[in-house]
Amino acid sequence: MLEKDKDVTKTATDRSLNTVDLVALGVNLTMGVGVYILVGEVAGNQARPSIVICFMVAGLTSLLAGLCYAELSARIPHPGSAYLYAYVTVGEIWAFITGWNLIFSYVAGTSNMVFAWISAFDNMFGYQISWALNESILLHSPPVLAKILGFFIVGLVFLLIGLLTLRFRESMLLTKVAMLMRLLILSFVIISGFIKGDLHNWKLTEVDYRKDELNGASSLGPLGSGGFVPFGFAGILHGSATCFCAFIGFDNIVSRVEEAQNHQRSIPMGIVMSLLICVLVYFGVSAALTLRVPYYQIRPGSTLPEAFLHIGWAPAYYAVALVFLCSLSVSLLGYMFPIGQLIYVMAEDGLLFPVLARIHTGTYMLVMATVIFGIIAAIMAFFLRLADLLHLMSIGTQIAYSLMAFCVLIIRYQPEKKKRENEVQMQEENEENQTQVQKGTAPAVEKLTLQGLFFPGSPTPTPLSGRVVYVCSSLLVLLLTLLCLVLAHWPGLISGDPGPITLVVLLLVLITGITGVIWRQPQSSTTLHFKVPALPLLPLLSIFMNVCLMMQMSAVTWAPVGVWMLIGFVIYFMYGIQHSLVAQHH
Ligand SMILES: NC(=[NH2+])NCCC[C@H](N)C(=O)O
Repeated sequence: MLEKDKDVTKTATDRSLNTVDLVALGVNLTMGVGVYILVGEVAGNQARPSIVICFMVAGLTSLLAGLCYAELSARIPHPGSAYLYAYVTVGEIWAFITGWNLIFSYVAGTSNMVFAWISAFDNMFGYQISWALNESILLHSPPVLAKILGFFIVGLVFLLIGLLTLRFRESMLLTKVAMLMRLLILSFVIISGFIKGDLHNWKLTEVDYRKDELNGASSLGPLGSGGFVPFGFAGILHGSATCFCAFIGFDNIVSRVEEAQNHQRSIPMGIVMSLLICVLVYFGVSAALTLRVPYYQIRPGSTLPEAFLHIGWAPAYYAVALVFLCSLSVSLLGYMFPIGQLIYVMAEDGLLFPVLARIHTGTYMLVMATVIFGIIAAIMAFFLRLADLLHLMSIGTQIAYSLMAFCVLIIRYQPEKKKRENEVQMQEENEENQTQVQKGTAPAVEKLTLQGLFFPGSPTPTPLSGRVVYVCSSLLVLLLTLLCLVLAHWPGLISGDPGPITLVVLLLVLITGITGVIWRQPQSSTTLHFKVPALPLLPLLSIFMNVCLMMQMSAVTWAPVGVWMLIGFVIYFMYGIQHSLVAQHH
């Protein structure tokens, strides 16, 4: 990372990406396979027609995080994305946690692709592949072998694509063509859905259900309470948590900051525009699907293409399925590169084993890394349900998003000088200050008073006001997490139990008070083209929404994350902490 600081300034000719290119890059990675597999899962199993609200909630959560990324990329214009921002703002261990979680998110993403690829391919050939594997090749072996063989074949394909993509960066032309193809096919899905759709499908009742049952519709899902929100608020919350992963991907934009023309303006524009495009398209696609097919008939899997079979448009089915399979490959292009880059940067910084840094240059390492991550992805796809896989992909990113919102709070309230220096110097300076304070030789040490919390003397940030914000923000993260926990897991709250309600009120009072303290502190006045508005509220709202969505996930989802984090901490404390740049500097 330090080395990268040296070649800060790129020449104007290196900066070739304009806002449209950035939007294309963002949309390409964001609008991946998610929309094809998610819609079926959420509309068929969780929120039903209210999936449209879920996409709004998930989109808003991502937009808030996007704004935080935009400000951080304006302040720290280097390609390391969230990992680097955490490194510079809150220090090495948090950077490690961010990077490690993001790697996990990408691996889980690859798992989802394995899953999607198998089901789409199989579905397209009328389940003949799994049938042939089961009936002819593996006639006398247990069915699980067919599944294993399927994963093996897909694994090989992935390996090939992975090798190619780690070598070559995506071309801008290919990216734009892929984006247009996707938008075209999804617009087709939306328009046909609205033409063939029936508003009645958003108001289904018991009578419709019974009628469909009598008409011989096979395997109907549960009706719930019928109508637009058949599974209530809980369904919407759960659905939003699942839909969240459809919006992951704008970090692709910030990681290209060094290639962007006028990055202070184009990066925020790129992030906001690509997210808005995705919100619109996802809203349209989910509305179209739920208007066209009664929700209890929607089956997860290749839902979007299958919806065309439902209305007898076979050619459209093949067209959509084909574009889906192609977009899988292009999405993989977008996955493999960031994984490689992240591992490379972390290894360069001494947080991961140096041999991993050769991932960019050595073919052997490249093969090894792809094989290892491919195997982890395939194992996860094999053992977990689709909904859990989708959640797994989200958790790693939500942890990173929450941290980024925290970083915006911290960095905005720090004294000018410190921000320009890198992490190592920041830490050294802190230590120096501490020894000075201990020895009693510090210049004029500011005193913390109760009045000073609400009426700080200086109009610009001071080390003390910076520290106050640091402590208050950390407290707020804790309190917000507690609040989300109580809201998500205490059923007594709905029945009006005084215990939990008192707790919630108490938490809200504390949160408001501490937010007030942060709000009163002086902010840095650095001129940037883009800053997150309404500080400290927006970053706090971002943390709250991310944590709320994380709380929707089950123990099955948290368990693999826990294992992954445990492995991460072992690596960090046994290796990284002694070999990192900070350690070498001392
Ligand atoms: N870092 C990641 N996990 N990226 C996965 C992006 C998934 C993408 N939003 C999709 O809907 O397919």
